[in-house]
Amino acid sequence: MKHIPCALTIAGSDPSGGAGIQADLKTFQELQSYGMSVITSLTAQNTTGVQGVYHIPTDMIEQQLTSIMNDMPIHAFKTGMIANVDMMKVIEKRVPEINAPYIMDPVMVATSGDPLISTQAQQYLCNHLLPLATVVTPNIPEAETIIGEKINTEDDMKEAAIQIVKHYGAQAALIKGGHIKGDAVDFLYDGNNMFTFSAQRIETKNSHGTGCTLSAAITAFLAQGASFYDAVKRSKTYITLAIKHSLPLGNGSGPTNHWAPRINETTKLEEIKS
Ligand SMILES: Nc1ncnc2c1ncn2[C@@H]1O[C@H](COP(=O)(O)OP(=O)(O)OP(=O)(O)O)[C@@H](O)[C@H]1O
Ligand SMILES: Cc1ncc(CO)c(N)n1
Repeated sequence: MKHIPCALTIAGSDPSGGAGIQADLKTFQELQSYGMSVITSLTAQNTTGVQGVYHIPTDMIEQQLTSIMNDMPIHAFKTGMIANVDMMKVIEKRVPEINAPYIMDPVMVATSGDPLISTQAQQYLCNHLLPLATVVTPNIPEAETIIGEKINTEDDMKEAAIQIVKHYGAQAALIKGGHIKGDAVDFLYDGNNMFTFSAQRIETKNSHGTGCTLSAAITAFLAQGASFYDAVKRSKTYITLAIKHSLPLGNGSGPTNHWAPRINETTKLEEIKS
């Protein structure tokens, strides 16, 4: 039997299916990596916001990880919502043992503006988990929290990517431009080179779970052995098509469409117009 790429997500659950664990597993499935999940928190949320949160006890998070690690291959893994310091300590201990590319989506606030992790957890994430990441994928507000400076321009985004690699020790940083005016431009710095991934901005209110989906796609491609550059380039095309054909569901910010990249699988990033 040929190599079966196996991808793991350690994240929170979004019962409305647009973000968190559900977005990650849909992405893994679409991109043909075998998907596994460790659930850190159950949220009650939908397209309009977060109505409630229940944190899984830390020993149960560790048990979920142990069950997978004792039995299943893990070729790449990502983390999303890790709500508190105790949960982070469990993950910090296990990252070296998993010994696979680690994609960190430093989730702090939901698309709706609701906070998803505590302030102490933000600090712990920056000081303890960031140095373990193969690639970290902050949006602009998250990058501002990490470096403690405002980001207003594309040059500021590039500088933030460099700072995160040089000062915080992540191997690579992808700063996402979803929260800035103009085209949707993301910058990847891998310690040597700065790469630019640009797509036309799509006018839509349906952007629930875009960050989760992008980092899950990178995880799926890295599990298959893709290079950093290829993984990010293909993931950017995936998310751009998923946003362009996003689903008008719910009363708030609707979910992205995971079928669209399949239907448009030969589309080039430059060809996607709003
Ligand atoms: N309106 C848009 N049109 C095209 N691409 C977009 C748009 N909004 C976001 N993107 C792209 O989607 C990806 C995710 O970026 P974004 O900054 O939205 O992440 P995020 O804020 O972490 O997402 P989330 O809403 O899940 O928290 C990036 O590649 C970004 O450039
Ligand atoms: C569970 C969860 N993780 C991440 C996000 C960020 O979009 C969210 N809204 N919910």
